[in-house]
Amino acid sequence: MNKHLLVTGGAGFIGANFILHLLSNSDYSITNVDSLTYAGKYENNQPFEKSNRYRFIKCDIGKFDELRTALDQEYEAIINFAAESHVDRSIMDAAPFIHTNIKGTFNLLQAVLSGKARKMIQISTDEVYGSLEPTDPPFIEETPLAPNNPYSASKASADLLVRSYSITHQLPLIITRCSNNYGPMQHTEKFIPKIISNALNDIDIPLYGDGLNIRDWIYVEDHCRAIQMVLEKGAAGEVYNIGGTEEKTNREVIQAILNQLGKDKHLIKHVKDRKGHDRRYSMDSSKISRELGWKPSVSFEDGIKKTIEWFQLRTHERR
Ligand SMILES: NC(=O)c1ccc[n+]([C@@H]2O[C@H](COP(=O)([O-])OP(=O)(O)OC[C@H]3O[C@@H](n4cnc5c(N)ncnc54)[C@H](O)[C@@H]3O)[C@@H](O)[C@H]2O)c1
Ligand SMILES: Cc1cn([C@H]2C[C@H](O)[C@@H](COP(=O)(O)OP(=O)(O)O[C@H]3O[C@H](CO)[C@@H](O)[C@H](O)[C@H]3O)O2)c(=O)[nH]c1=O
Repeated sequence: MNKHLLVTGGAGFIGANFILHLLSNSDYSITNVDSLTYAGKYENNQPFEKSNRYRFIKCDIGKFDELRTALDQEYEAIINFAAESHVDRSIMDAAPFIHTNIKGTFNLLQAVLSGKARKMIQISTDEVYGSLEPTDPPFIEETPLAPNNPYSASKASADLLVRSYSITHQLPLIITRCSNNYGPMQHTEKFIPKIISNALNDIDIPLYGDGLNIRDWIYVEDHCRAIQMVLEKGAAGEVYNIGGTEEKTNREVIQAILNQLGKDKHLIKHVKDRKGHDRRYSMDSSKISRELGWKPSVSFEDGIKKTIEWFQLRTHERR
């Protein structure tokens, strides 16, 4: 009998890519629970909605009464993608971040504690480590948590809850912390899809501050492969960093996309900086590489080409 996973947030960017990846690269059955916020799109699940290994349950993980409807069996694992994920929104209003990212994770941990899942993978972020100076070494799993915005603070809080349940209740819980993802199905509020979508429509592209902030970009499919490896081979109680090894300034990212699209840089519009804007993220992925044999396989250049193609196709289909 194939094993059943509970995936949360599977109507969002990475969750939907992960379900697509697993349905093609494993024989797991998947229950996707998602409350379909502004970020969760029904159309992201259309490629597999009719699969007999897939079901969808609309529910808010921050409300245990709703979550209970999905806990009708014992799952092999919970993989928790569900989150409020956008830093700028957390600066405007942190309340939904506390609800979903902290209370939601707590409810899922309670589900594991009550025997509804054999293990859980918490999908976390490099942002929990804070910000690096240009010459600092990359984040390692032992780097102290130092979140600087309400989003990253809520994710760090969730990580600490996971750690505590792992130690206190001896539950098989694993945390993955990944760098900036890009690829198909990402919401256009995020930097790379915003650049592509604005450039395709000849709309100004807002660049925060001096544009020299650095992110470590990873193509979403590489992240999904890493999570599958952690699910199948990861050790209980461990943290695994996942990075793309593609550090770029925001200016470089815009320029690369404008070049690919043959658009002029006059579209770039310098705007006021983000409050508390982290300067640089960089991940050391040597642990997952050494212990589980993962490494990124898609270069930034190829990943951007695939992402642009996906957005162009989507724009074309909508016409
Ligand atoms: N995008 C990145 O670059 C990145 C990098 C590292 C880690 N992460 C983490 O990966 C996860 C997924 O990120 P993403 O970019 O796909 O996010 P996303 O915003 O695209 O998707 C989040 C999904 O969660 C759902 N959701 C939100 N609140 C919910 C609730 N209360 N109950 C049930 N579902 C709810 C939304 O409807 C949406 O489908 C998040 O936990 C994020 O912190 C993201
Ligand atoms: C939306 C937007 C962003 N930016 C800048 C801010 C950042 O330095 C960089 C990337 O911004 P964002 O796409 O919002 O991503 P960032 O804040 O790094 O956070 C992302 O990456 C994190 C992992 O590092 C994830 O945990 C978050 O969920 C995800 O949203 O681009 C701009 O200059 N202009 C913009 O319009």
